[in-house]
Amino acid sequence: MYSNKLSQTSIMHMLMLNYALSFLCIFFPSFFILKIIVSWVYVKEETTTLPPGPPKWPIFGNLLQLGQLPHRDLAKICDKYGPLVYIRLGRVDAITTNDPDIIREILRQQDDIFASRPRTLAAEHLAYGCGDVALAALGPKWKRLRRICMEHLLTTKRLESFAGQRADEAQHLVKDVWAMAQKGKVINLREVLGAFSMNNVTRMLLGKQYFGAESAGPQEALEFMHITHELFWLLGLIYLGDYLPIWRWVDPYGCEKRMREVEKRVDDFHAKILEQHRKRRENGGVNDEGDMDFVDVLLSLPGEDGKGHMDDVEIKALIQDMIAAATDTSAVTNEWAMAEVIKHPYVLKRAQQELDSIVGPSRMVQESDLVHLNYLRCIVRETFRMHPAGPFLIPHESTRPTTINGYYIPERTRVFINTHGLGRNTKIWDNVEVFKPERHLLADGSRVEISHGADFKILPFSTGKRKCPGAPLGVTLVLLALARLLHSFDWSPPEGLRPQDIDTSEVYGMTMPKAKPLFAIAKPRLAAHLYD
Ligand code: HEM
Repeated sequence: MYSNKLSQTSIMHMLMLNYALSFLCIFFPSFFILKIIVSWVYVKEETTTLPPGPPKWPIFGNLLQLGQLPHRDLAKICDKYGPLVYIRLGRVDAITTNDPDIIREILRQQDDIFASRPRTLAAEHLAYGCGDVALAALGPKWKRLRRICMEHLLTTKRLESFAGQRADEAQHLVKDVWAMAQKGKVINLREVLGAFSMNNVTRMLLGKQYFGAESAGPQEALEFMHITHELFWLLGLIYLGDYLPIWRWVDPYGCEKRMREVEKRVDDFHAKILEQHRKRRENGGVNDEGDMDFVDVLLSLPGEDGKGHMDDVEIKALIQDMIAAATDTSAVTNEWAMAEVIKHPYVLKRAQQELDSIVGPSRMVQESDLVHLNYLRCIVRETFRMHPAGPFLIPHESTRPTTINGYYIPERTRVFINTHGLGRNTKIWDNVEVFKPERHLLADGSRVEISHGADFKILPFSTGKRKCPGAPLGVTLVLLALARLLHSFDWSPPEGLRPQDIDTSEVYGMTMPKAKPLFAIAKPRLAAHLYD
């Protein structure tokens, strides 16, 4: 019986041990697996939570929520879901913001991750397969071309060497306006400011003036203007084929066909420019640095990997970039500034008082005066706040996954930094719709800087790796044209229009011009001989 009891007890023990062992064998691995799954899910959830954003449609995502003025649509979305918003454009992940702290995080703290560019169809066709500076993805090629820009084209020394040409063009500008004013004509400011920017840029880049007395020939000038306008339009387009590949099969508006046509015409134009420059060099027309325009400089540089010369495609892409980046940006900014000044007569008076006290009535404004014209500098800063040349900078793209404010941002996310929305963000600016240059004056009277400050409240030239390398030239072109026009003339709207009636609505594009060209009446205010 005892042995029976013993064997019963030992059987029970054995069973218990068995249970315990099975429990341990099953529970512990399951526990660990469960733990791993839970922590994986938890971590994944924590790091894959996208920033908040509006509801999305299947396939289209948020594309249908963008209208004619996408910068305004996205600013509204930021007000509702911001400061950092995730949107989906067809198959493309995108974020947008109009908040200074988020912008600082993207362009400063995480510049390494966000300094690339998306490969759009327009960039592929119109920027030599993204083989330029402005639209190229981050990488050794972009780095090399950007270095060429900084070390050979846009150096302080080289820009100074073109100061005489800029003064010439500023004089052409006032002379043209003066001649029209003498005939009682209304001035088309878009036209004269466009010619001023274009001439400055083409003289510096190509050694040619396309508008005015020494014009390179009406046919070539017309061709040049036509191509550049087409190019800007196509580059600014939000082309659905970039977001919905199926759209490319249909291409109902023939956009890609137009891109290919413009690509060919642009290339022919640049090929001709290169040929003319090569001939001039062969004929001994370039003797010293003073004779060299940008094309000459590029033709004289060694190529990659020990090659004697830079590739033609690289030269064409760089020249194309400079034309696109430099002309429209400064012309559009000047037209906006003039529109706001004429719309606010007290601003015109105050700017003229400053010009009269610093320059006086017996000479024209020179570049050396520009640093002393603090109120004028405030006008330009205020213009950039309300009407930044590019409403989204040039879109950036992330090169690897990251997080911002704890939100997950996938690799290859497109980034729309809404500078238009930043300048009208009511959390950082008062009376956002009022043009008020005084807001930028500094309490201690020191010089007002036009590019961004440490507070990231305006960002006309961006910051970080992709910041505009032409900012000093851009600022000079804008200040010089404005200073000359405000010093030399009194301005008023065309007859029948009150200053407050001047229309300040915009159209969207790579740059953001006034919807309608600005017309105004100019009355000379200096002695006649100064205009000649
Ligand atoms: C008022 C005049 C100008 C304004 C407002 C302006 C503004 C800008 C802006 C906002 C960007 C994009 C930055 C980004 O994506 O983060 C840019 C890029 C660029 N700008 Fe300007 N710009 C002006 C004049 C110029 C001039 C005169 C040149 C050269 C002659 C120039 C050359 C470039 C180039 C090459 C880039 C591309 C940089 C890169 O992607 O690495 N810009 N500019």
